[in-house]
This record gives sequence, structure tokens and C-alpha cells, in this order.
Amino acid sequence: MKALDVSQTVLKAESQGLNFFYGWAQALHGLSLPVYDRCVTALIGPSGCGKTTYLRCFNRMHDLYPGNRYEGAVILYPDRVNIVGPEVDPIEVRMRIGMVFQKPNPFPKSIYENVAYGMRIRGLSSKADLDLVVERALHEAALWGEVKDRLQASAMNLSGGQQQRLCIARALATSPELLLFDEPTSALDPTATARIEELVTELKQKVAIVIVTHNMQQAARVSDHTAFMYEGRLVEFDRTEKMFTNPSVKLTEDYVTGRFG
Ligand SMILES: Nc1ncnc2c1ncn2[C@@H]1O[C@H](COP(=O)(O)OP(=O)(O)OP(=O)(O)O)[C@@H](O)[C@H]1O
Repeated sequence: MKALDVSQTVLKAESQGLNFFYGWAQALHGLSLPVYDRCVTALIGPSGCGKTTYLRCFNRMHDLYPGNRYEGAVILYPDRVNIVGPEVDPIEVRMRIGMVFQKPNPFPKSIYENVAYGMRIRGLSSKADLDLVVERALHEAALWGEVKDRLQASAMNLSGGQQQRLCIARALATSPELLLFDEPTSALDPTATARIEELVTELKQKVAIVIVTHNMQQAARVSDHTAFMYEGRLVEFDRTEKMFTNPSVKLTEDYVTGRFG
């Protein structure tokens, strides 16, 4: 575990008094939480505490369903745009903030097209430019060496771990500023998991990362900061090392030591 001096870090995003409602049911209650640039923030807490709901606010995933409602703000720096503000275009938000899901979900298309997709819908049509984007993103996702000779093959024939790295490449292709990972290794074996964890550690040199995980060891290994949530509320946020060795709140201690959850 690496201790970080929070005072040395730069804010990339921040939720401010964030409430979220699925119709009439309130799932998040006044969450205020920083996300530091070039750091990994882990979200932990028992099932149903709102980790995924919180993560999905960052790229406006909830907008896909009518009746969902945000209150408060999620500020993206340096331009201080409120991501959940009604005037903000969710598609533009999703270009700046990439998301990787629990189960690898490549499109039923070629490896190349999976990675090129985000830039194509952004209007990039030159084959030479798309080739560069695809190669860069596959390198960044540590997949280039394994697929460079079969870019036109179907993504569906890759292994689970390769598919997840392809999804990471797809997210990286638009050069996002923030990457969201929702339990990215829960469907993977230990070897594939270790590769994704290594990758997360490499990627944080360039982007801010928020990762939801049920695996306390994983949170301890990959994250710089940890937020513990309970029943839709933030209980504690601190440097990961502190959270796992000397948490300030008894509930956090009970959770990280496995007494419940
Ligand atoms: N689409 C939905 N409609 C209504 N309620 C929902 C919906 N999705 C989640 N919820 C509720 O919101 C609360 C938070 O759920 P969420 O999935 O964010 O928790 P979580 O901490 O990510 O759980 P897990 O660790 O099991 O994935 C729960 O009470 C859940 O039942």
C-alpha cells in the first residue's frame, strides 16, 4: 500500500451533497466525496449501499431510465462543469468519463471496431487517424501484443480477461479524464484479475480512476483513497492505508475487518 499526502493531490471531480432517486426511492443521501487526479479511489460497502448507483451518476447512466432524478452536484475539474446539471449533454459527459462494467461487454463486432467506436461517433472518419487511436488504446490496455495480428477478428472470440481489457481500450480510445470501474474483475479468474489490477495501477499515471469493489484486498492493493458507504450514505473517506489500518469510524472498522457485509 502506498500512502499519499492528500494535500499534494489535485481534484479531478467531486460530488457535492449528491442525492439520487429511483422514482420515489432515494438511493443516495447527500454524498460529498472528492476524486483526486492520477489516483485510484475505491468505493466499498455492503451490497445495496449505493456504490454502483453513485458510480453511474458520473457518466449519467441513470438518464437512460425515466423517473430517475439527481439533486446536488458532481463537479468535474478543471472547468468546474456540473456533470449532473440538466444543461449538460450526457453524450459529451460519456466522452470525458469512461466506464468499464462488471461483465466484459464487447460489441458483437471486430476488435478494431470495438475500439474505434467512440471516436467514430465523435466524427473521426480518417482510416489513418482511427488506426492510430486503436493502436494507442490497445497498447494502453496492455492488449496490443495479443491482438495486433487479428484486429478484424470478432471480439467475442477473445477470452474473458482479454474482453475486459478490450472494454478498457474502448473506454480509453476517447482519451477520458476519468475512468469508472464497476467491479471489473468479479467475472475473471485470478490471473486475469491480476492483469487488470496491474493495468489500473499503470493507467492512474494518466487518468483519475474510481473503482467499485467487494474485494477488500483489491481495494488495499490498487487504491490510494477509499470511501466506505453504508445505506446510501458516505461513512468515511480517507487514504486507503489509514482506512484499512486505523479507520476513524467503528462501522468502517467492522466492515473492513469482515465483521459484517
Ligand atoms: N434500477 C433500480 N431501480 C430501483 N432501485 C434500484 C435500482 N438499482 C438499484 N436500486 C436500489 O438502490 C440501492 C443501491 O443499489 P446499488 O446497486 O447502487 O448498490 P451497490 O452498493 O452497488 O450493491 P452491490 O454491491 O450489490 O452491487 C439498493 O437499495 C437497490 O435496491
